[in-house]
Amino acid sequence: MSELRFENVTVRYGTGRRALRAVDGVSLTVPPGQVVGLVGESGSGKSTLARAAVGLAPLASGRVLLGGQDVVHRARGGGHRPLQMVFQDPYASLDPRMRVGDSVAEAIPRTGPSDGAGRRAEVARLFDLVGLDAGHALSRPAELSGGQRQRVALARALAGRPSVVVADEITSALDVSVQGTVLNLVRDLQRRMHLGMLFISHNLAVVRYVSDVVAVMYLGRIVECGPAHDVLADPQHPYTRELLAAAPQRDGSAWADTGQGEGAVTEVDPPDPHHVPAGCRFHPRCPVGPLVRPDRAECLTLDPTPGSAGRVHGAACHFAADRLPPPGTAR
Ligand SMILES: Nc1ncnc2c1ncn2[C@@H]1O[C@H](COP(=O)(O)OP(=O)(O)OP(=O)(O)O)[C@@H](O)[C@H]1O
Repeated sequence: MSELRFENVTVRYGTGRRALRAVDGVSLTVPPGQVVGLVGESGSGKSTLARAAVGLAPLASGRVLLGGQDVVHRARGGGHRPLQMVFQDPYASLDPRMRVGDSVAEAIPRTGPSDGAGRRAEVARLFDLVGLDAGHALSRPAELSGGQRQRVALARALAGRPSVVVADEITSALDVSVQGTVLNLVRDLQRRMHLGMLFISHNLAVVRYVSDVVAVMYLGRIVECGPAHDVLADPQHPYTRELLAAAPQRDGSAWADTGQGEGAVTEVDPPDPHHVPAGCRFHPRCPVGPLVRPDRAECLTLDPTPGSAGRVHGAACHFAADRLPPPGTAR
């Protein structure tokens, strides 16, 4: 059982005037066997943080630790791979020319079964685990549905016998009708195998369904973090409140990501990571900040420190403790 920990992680892209910090000093912990849901609108840096975890985005500073060991310096031998990533588009992560059974077999570590029969049995076990008919092993990715391909991608990830899985928008590219089934499968596997998971989604209903801890990201920062129930039922950061107000309410299609239901805050004036505002980076959009409360001048100059990186509920807002009134009522 390993804990995944981001310590003050910064990722920069570009140079000179085009330089931006996609992730800006993020600390976040994924406790063993728990799901940390990461939400935030497009461009907030969620994918970059995920990629940083598996070494696909270069760290400008900070560290990513798995079980206390720096992931960058972990031996990349043929042993089991304790940190695995599953992407939004399973097509992109599967070789189109390979039979999917071979793709999964390829991901079995060298410390696993080495003879043909043993490896075939392991592939069959993994297919069974993700609810795929063994007959599909001979198919190419193009012959499968999107949901089946995502199951193959999951089987590949599980072949490494991970203790932590980073899942980046793994249901959002799927047909609405299969999103719920794949999500249920992932949650079921996570519980049965006691996997730690960093689960990224812009869909709050999905995050609500799977997460033990919720972290909210805005312009490269975690602005609120804590136990899922606390963050979602009693949000402290005005941005979280706006996200929640904009999210579709729970109904029969609670998981369905139809691309609708993104509300005002996510449409108006999207933040530009090339020009991060001084002070609190949310202040130009804050419904309870200096725009409407001129007395709250510290928001213009003081960068609020993140309140929490894990299980304690906290928010990076100078007035979080003030029990801010809901958006729209503060005037
Ligand atoms: N390879 C790259 N080079 C330059 N800028 C990048 C690169 N990847 C991401 N960015 C920028 O970094 C910021 C964060 O992007 P990122 O994809 O991490 O956000 P996100 O929250 O995952 O959004 P989405 O949900 O749209 O993927 C964005 O402004 C994006 O344009």
